[in-house]
Amino acid sequence: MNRSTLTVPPAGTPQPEPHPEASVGVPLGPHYARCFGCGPDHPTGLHLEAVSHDGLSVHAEFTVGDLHQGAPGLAHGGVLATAIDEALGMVVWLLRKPYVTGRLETDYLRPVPVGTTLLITTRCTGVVGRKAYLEAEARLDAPDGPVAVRGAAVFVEVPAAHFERHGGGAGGMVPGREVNP
Ligand SMILES: CCCCCCCCCCCCCCCC(=O)SCCNC(=O)CCNC(=O)[C@H](O)C(C)(C)COP(=O)(O)OP(=O)(O)OC[C@H]1O[C@@H](n2cnc3c(N)ncnc32)[C@H](O)[C@@H]1OP(=O)(O)O
Repeated sequence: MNRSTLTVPPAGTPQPEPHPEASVGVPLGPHYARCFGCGPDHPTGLHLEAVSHDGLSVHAEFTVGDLHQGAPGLAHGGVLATAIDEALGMVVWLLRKPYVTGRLETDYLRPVPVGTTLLITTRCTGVVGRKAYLEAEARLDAPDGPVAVRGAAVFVEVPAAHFERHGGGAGGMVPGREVNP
């Protein structure tokens, strides 16, 4: 992957510790029912489902459907980036602090046909101040299937007020926009 230095933790950054209340070994569920990435109530969303086994990484699945095409029969690259972004967001959600994507890098290694189930693994590689460094890998149809997409990102911690100020709702403060723990 052509990694920029921006998504690599500085040398000497210690391994992050999982949050003691991180959900481990159970389905993570959606953070928001209408989220395009994970929300079950989104009519055309990706409906990502995920689990974490260690509180610092996530295994997510996304099946590419007709609504996700770019070229005929193939997933749109932006949709794949969205799936990666969502699975990265699930990792920082485990850290129990609000984060947003600051920078997202993607490398597309193989076409992804409609009907493929992508197995996406994401992990946190370091936390420095407000920045969480993350990486991702998406494989075709099996945990040892060919790698189709790699990703790397910096997420930036924000105050909860970020969502209220810019989106008009956070943490159940607006009816119909309840956020799951
Ligand atoms: C409790 C209630 C919660 C309720 C709700 C929960 C919802 C849980 C959401 C989950 C969602 C999941 C889905 C996927 C995740 C999205 O898709 S999030 C949506 C997409 N992202 C956005 O909308 C972010 C838009 N950008 C921004 O708001 C602002 O630019 C940012 C990212 C917050 C940064 O602004 P800022 O707070 O002014 O911070 P700033 O001082 O500029 O930067 C802080 C540090 O980050 C670094 N940084 C900033 N931007 C970048 C960048 N692009 N590249 C590299 N480094 C950067 C800076 O260099 C700086 O580093 P240091 O100087 O500390 O070393």
